Amino acid sequence: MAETVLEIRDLRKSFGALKATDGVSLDLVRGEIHALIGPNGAGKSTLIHQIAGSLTPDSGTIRFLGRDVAGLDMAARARLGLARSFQTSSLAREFSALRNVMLAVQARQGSSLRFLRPVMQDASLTEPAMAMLARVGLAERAHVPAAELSHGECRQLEIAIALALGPRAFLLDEPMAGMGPEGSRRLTAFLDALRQEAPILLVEHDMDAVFALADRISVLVYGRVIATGKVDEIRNDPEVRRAYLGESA
Ligand SMILES: Nc1ncnc2c1ncn2[C@@H]1O[C@H](COP(=O)(O)OP(=O)(O)OP(=O)(O)O)[C@@H](O)[C@H]1O
Repeated sequence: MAETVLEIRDLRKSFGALKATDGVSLDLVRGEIHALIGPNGAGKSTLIHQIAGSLTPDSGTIRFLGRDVAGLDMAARARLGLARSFQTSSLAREFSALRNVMLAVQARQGSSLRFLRPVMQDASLTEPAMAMLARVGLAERAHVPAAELSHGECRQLEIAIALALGPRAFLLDEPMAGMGPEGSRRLTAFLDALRQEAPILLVEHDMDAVFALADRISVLVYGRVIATGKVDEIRNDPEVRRAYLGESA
């Protein structure tokens, strides 16, 4: 039995009369990509926000690495290794790509007497940061300010930052959005390998990417998981086809 990294049980969140999360239970196990799909407004982002800690559930539990994270804010969950990626706003736009990753390396290493040395010459920061940039294919862009990177390069940089934080699980909300065909192909190959480092809960509208990558898929409709299964099970599930894939039963 695979080790459960993230365990969500009977999670509920309403906005007024709207039940955005209506009793969601799901697991993320070691080594997997678990895709979360569903129509617009189904509650996918709301769920990711609650797991990451930027939104408080009304009820239910979220356990990460065996620990109930209810009392932990977003930063504390990130320190535990819950990496939420693809928030472009998290980049320091005036800093180089390298400096952005170095900040993450530094955050992971914790405070030290490092302030005695010029940061950009500190090999204990630059070397791991360069290694992360190389992994995501940005080594040649290391000294370019984040503000001058393309949309796709910003996404790569966000992954490098997430990697530098030593993630134990990734929450990825629509990583393929705006990537273009070549960028999507590259990112798909990258995520395919990334699952070995830490499992991925993947919210994605690009069904080619989902079907190519997912070990399991959960389908969310009106805040409820209507099905969880392997790719073929989900593709052939009549309720899923009716509710989401837009087919008459
Ligand atoms: N802060 C909020 N206040 C009120 N309603 C909200 C809030 N956040 C989300 N909602 C509503 O909750 C529902 C779920 O929204 P959510 O963004 O989670 O859906 P989604 O599945 O991520 O959609 P999409 O695929 O379009 O990104 C929607 O009806 C949305 O309008």
